[in-house]
Amino acid sequence: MKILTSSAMKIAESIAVEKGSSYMELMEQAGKGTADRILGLADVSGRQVAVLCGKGNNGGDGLVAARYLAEAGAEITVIFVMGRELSALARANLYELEKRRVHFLEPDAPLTRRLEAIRKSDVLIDAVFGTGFSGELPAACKELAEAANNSRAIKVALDVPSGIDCDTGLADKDTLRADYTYTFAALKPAHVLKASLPLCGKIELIDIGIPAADIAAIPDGITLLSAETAAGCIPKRQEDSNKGDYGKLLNVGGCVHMTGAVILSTLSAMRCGVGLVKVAAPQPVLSAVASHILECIYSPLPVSESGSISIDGVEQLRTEMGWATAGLIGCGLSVCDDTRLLVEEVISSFGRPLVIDADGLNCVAENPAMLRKALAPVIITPHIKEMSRLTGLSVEIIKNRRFDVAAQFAEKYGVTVVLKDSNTVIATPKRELFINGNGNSGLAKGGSGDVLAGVIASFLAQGASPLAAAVAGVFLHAEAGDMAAQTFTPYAMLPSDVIESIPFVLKQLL
Ligand SMILES: NC(=O)C1=CN([C@@H]2O[C@H](COP(=O)(O)OP(=O)(O)OC[C@H]3O[C@@H](n4cnc5c(N)ncnc54)[C@H](O)[C@@H]3O)[C@@H](O)[C@H]2O)[C@@H](O)CC1
Ligand SMILES: Nc1ncnc2c1ncn2[C@@H]1O[C@H](COP(=O)(O)OP(=O)(O)O)[C@@H](O)[C@H]1O
Ligand SMILES: [K+]
Repeated sequence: MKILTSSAMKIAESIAVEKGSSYMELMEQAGKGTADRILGLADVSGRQVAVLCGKGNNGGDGLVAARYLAEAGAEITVIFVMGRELSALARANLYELEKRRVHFLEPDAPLTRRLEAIRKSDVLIDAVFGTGFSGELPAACKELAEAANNSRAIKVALDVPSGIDCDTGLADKDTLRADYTYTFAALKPAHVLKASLPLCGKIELIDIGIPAADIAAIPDGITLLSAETAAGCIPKRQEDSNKGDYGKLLNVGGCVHMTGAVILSTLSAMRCGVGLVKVAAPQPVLSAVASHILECIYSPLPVSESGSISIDGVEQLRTEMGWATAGLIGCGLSVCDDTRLLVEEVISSFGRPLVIDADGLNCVAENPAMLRKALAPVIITPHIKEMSRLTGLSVEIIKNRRFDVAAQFAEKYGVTVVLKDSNTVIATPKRELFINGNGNSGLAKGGSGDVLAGVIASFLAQGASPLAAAVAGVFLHAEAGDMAAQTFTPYAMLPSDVIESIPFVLKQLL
């Protein structure tokens, strides 16, 4: 399914108009679709319906809905929240509504009357702000928000609850909390992002006459990952095969004070079907790996004074790189002069697809241009803080502009970016964008990222394209996280439980 930002939505709208629709017709469909859904929820005849009406086209949608609900016998009160100087389209629909028996509360009506109208409403339509909103709710809206949030009415938000920025999911603390959000033509990022999702209630998509094929073709659209898409990206297996057919993954990482990370990434890689995993790590790390995993093989590397892989191991690493069909570098690696040099060496001389995670990325952060030296495709898997180190942008900017930041980095350095967060975003060098909706707070624990890196690297080693490996990996990892949370709760689940859930999720997906 395609998700459209506010600017992509404008493109969809203009394409629809070029093809013979009109802005007026789109608004009519949005308002009528809303009224139809409300009529499906409740018999409004003789009941109180309050419309909180803004100045823009979101308000216009509310006025169209009010007209249809008035025809169905509802007692309508329109409350002008932001004044009465409406957009041209909204004004035209206000003119139509004025011909009906509808009560209007002017902007200068006493606050008590407006609060009373909200209090006694059976259905409350939030049509103050839609895709045009950003920043903070103005005082005129805030003074009504509390009453709206406390009202017993069925609360229906049009497009997005007012107070939410539809592209970033940033929500004003006084955002109107909806029971239902009816959104038009396509979902917006705020309907998926976990910051805003809980404020939307039940989200329903209303067709306003823009064909799905036109929405799918909008270049700036963002694809929401689904089980079906992920399943299609998992490499196939043949009965007539041997371990050599499923790839050889070289997992470079570990240092004496972080031994668990390579264990987690190796186990998750093996659970996802790779033929062989070789762990290249300092000897003390390999002892820990050996006590946990029976199925992988080892390449013991010399240890530096700080306990990480020493640069003296570079020749041995070159040989191992010749063996592998894909690589993973960074889990528990640590950051020091030796590992920085090693990471640069692996990027510039490894001729196979490579996943760079965690400290691998922290080693790159001072000079991300080294990514351009890669001889084969690279996937980077930064969380927001690591992306901040890589780009020099603040965590806040990255969170608010996650799609652009990921897409620009992918384009600039020619890598596939898996920008991890409560909603992980995938961006390719060709600006294809994906977002993940599943997963839960139980994944917000040290080690979850290592599990994801192993899953993606496993698919890559089996021959999946970087995009397919990222799509399958991100979805499967989050789904395994959801399964682990079902069994253990988000509090108690561990990254190891996520690995244990992978087989069951694979069974469902395949
Ligand atoms: N794009 C489309 O295809 C369609 C859009 N429609 C509706 O149109 C809406 C978008 O309409 P608009 O672009 O007019 O935008 P909105 O109706 O969301 O409101 C934008 C207005 O609010 C102001 N504003 C934004 N942030 C503010 C803040 N923090 N404080 C005070 N004022 C603020 C803007 O300056 C602008 O005047 C959609 O959400 C949807 O409801 C529908 O009519 C159906 C078709
Ligand atoms: N609240 C959340 N909801 C869904 N997924 C989450 C949440 N918090 C973290 N995750 C996921 O868990 C993983 C955490 O990765 P990361 O922070 O790199 O962990 P670590 O480096 O400790 O292994 C990422 O895949 C991220 O998308
Ligand atoms: K709204």
